[in-house]
Amino acid sequence: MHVLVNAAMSVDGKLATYRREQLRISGDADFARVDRRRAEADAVVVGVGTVLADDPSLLRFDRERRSEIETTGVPARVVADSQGRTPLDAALFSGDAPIYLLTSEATPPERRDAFRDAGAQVIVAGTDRVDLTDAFDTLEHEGIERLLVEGGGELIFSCFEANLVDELSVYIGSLIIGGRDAPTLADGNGFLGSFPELTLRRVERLDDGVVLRWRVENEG
Ligand SMILES: NC(=O)C1=CN([C@@H]2O[C@H](COP(=O)(O)OP(=O)(O)OC[C@H]3O[C@@H](n4cnc5c(N)ncnc54)[C@H](O)[C@@H]3O)[C@@H](O)[C@H]2O)C=CC1
Ligand SMILES: Nc1nc(O)c(N)c(N[C@@H]2O[C@H](COP(=O)(O)O)[C@@H](O)[C@H]2O)n1
Repeated sequence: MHVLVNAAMSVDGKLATYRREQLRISGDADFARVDRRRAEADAVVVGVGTVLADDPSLLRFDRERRSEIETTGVPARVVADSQGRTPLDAALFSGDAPIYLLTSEATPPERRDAFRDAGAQVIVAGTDRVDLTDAFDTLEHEGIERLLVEGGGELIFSCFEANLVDELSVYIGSLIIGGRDAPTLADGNGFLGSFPELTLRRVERLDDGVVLRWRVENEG
C-alpha cells in the first residue's frame, strides 16, 4: 500500500486553532490540488478528532482526474476511532462512498453494530487503540492500494511512528495561528533520539502559500 499524508498548516505549524475549530488555511488552488490527490486515492482517512471538529464528508474529489486515471468508483472514507466516538449522524455516513471504521476492542460490540447499521464496514485492530499497521493491512486486503491520510495531528504522528508513510505533502498558508494547545502537523508523544527521515522532492508556490512534498525514507 502507498500512504500519502497531506495537510495544510500555518507558518507556525498549526493545523487549526486551539479551539480545534475548522479553519480554512488552503486557498482555492490548494483545495483543487487536494481534490486531485483524493481522486488518485482509493481511500481517504482521518482521525475521529477531525470528525468531531470538522464533520467532513470527504466526498469532494476531482471526478475528471479520477476518470483520466481510469479508476472506477469513488474514494472510500475511513475513520480511525479507537473508542467508537464517531457520531452516528456524522456527515461521513451520508453519500454512497464506502465507509470503513477502524476501531479497537475498546469499542463495545453494540456500538460496532450501530456503525454497521449506519453503513460502515468495521475493522477491529488493537486492544485499546487502533493498531494502524494491522488496520492498514486489512484495508489493503479490501483492495485499497493508495491511501490518503488527511489528519489530524494525532493520527499523522501515529502513522509516522508506525513507519507507514511513503510521502508527505504540506501546504503552508501565510498565517500564524499560535497557541500551545493548537493541533500541529504531528502531535502524539513526539519522537526522541530517532526521527523519520525525509527527502525534499518538490517546492511549489500556490495561492498565497507554498506546497512542499517529501519522500519518507522508511526503515526496512
Ligand atoms: N489543516 C488541515 O489540513 C487539517 C486540520 N485538521 C484539524 O486537526 C484537528 C484534529 O486533530 P487531532 O485532535 O489531532 O485528532 P485526529 O483527527 O488526529 O484524531 C485523533 C483521534 O483518532 C483516534 N485514533 C485511533 N487510533 C489512533 C492511533 N493509532 N493514533 C492516533 N489516533 C488514533 C483517537 O481517538 C484519537 O483521539 C481538528 O482541529 C481539525 O480541524 C484535521 C485534518 C486536516
Ligand atoms: N487541505 C486542507 N486545507 C485546509 O485549509 C483544511 N482546513 C483542510 N481540512 C481537511 O479537509 C477536510 C474537509 O473535507 P471535506 O471538504 O468535508 O471533504 C477536513 O476534515 C480536514 O481533513 N484540508
